[in-house]
Amino acid sequence: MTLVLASKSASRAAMLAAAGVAFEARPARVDERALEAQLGAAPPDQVALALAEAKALAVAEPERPVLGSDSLVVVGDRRFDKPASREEAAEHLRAFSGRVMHLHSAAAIARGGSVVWRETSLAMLHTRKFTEDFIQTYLNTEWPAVSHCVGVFRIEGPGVQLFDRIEGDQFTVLGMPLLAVLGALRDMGELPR
Ligand SMILES: Nc1nc2c(ncn2[C@H]2C[C@H](O)[C@@H](COP(=O)(O)OP(=O)(O)OP(=O)(O)O)O2)c(=O)[nH]1
Repeated sequence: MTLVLASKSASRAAMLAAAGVAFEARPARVDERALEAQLGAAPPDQVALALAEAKALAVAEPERPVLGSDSLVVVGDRRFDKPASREEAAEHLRAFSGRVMHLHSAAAIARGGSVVWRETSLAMLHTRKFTEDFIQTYLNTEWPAVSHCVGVFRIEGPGVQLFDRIEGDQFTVLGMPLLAVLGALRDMGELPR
């Protein structure tokens, strides 16, 4: 049965398409900020997982598997979502500068209205110390494209200039623990072994 991707994310759709997974994308109508507020001081991986599960459950689908996913960034004790403006993107970059970004990506699969599989993954991205000139020059080319990206970067583009070192798999950075998702789809008989 064709997988339903409960997401508007171009990055997540691109990962599944590149992996050769047949899917139908249907955005999940979830008030992420409200759910995050309810979760309060929960650990970031649990927040990302709760959001991924909410997205998977938000798409009504009686039979087909529904995949939801979420990514969030933590630096120090502050959590960051996607920037809402260029000014906020610059403020995020100033907060990231010289620090380690913990990027939590989570995924959940729902079937028949219940979550049947869930996974989280962590990537640690070591950022350089940015000059203000770099921040503005970077945003001159990358805004508004990075308004869709938690962490204010596209790693496959100029975003790579933000980092000295990256620990973790590339898919986690791009927005989803793809290797674990593919394993789950194989276990469900949705992909050949
Ligand atoms: N192209 C690209 N996108 C990235 C990168 N890092 C993060 N992202 C994107 C993936 C997700 O679309 C977004 C994370 O935000 P969310 O988890 O809230 O997902 P989003 O609202 O985009 O879509 P969704 O909630 O799944 O409908 O950031 C990157 O390096 N390259």
